[in-house]
Amino acid sequence: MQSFITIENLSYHIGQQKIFNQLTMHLKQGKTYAIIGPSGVGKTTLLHLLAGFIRPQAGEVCVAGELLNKTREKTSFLFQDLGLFPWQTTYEAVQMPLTINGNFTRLEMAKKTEVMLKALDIVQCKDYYPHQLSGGQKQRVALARTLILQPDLLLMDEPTSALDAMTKETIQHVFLELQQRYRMTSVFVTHDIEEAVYLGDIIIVLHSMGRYQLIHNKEPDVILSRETQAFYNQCFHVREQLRIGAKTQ
Ligand SMILES: Nc1ncnc2c1ncn2[C@@H]1O[C@H](COP(=O)(O)OP(=O)(O)OP(=O)(O)O)[C@@H](O)[C@H]1O
Repeated sequence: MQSFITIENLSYHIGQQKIFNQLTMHLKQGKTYAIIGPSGVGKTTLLHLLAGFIRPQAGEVCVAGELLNKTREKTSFLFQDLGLFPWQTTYEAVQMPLTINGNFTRLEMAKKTEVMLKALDIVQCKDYYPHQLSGGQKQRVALARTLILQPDLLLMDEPTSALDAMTKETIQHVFLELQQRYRMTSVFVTHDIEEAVYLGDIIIVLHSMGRYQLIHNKEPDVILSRETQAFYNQCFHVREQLRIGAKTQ
């Protein structure tokens, strides 16, 4: 399978602090990548480089065969704080990317918005403002808004970190369903090893200076049941790799 994202010899520093030094990484189309690693190692920075929010000082990032030198329309980013505006209803928030895009008729916008509201199961709160929504509902609204332009690349920074355990599991399940439906390439940052194993096809264990390992999850149906021994074994394996990486820093 051809790489959808190619990072070649990328170096990035902030002032004197080197975050990445000649990082090379290839990510495949349609897969979900979970980035996990110690605090401050550069997980969010990597996500921002993939989004085109920041540019490396050396090396390059190519997405879908094109050199990335600015943000792309087909890349969507789900921010940690979700970025919902207090003055927008759910309906307005979900529709906003279509309005900004400007290439859709009123009827097309209405249809697409309805489809996303249904897909995320938030039709019943379409007239609510953010302060009237639960944490899980807010996450669904933000996801619907992120996906309405059908991105080929979805980037998410700690998408479930603010949620309670039950809501987190529900949102993780919603994400898996959306991934099945839209087949986009997804890259997300998490601190939660179980989440990385549950959602990721491939886990990027990031160590300092951009050293990393790729851990391929086994067959999805083996991993998908969290109660299986295979799932626990995989979590244990990821935890070990994090420990080994920390020791060799
Ligand atoms: N705007 C900035 N100015 C100065 N240093 C920064 C800035 N943004 C990030 N850094 C530094 O870059 C390094 C990587 O930051 P980044 O947020 O990517 O780490 P992270 O792995 O996502 O951390 P965490 O898990 O704590 O969120 C950190 O040491 C951080 O202090």
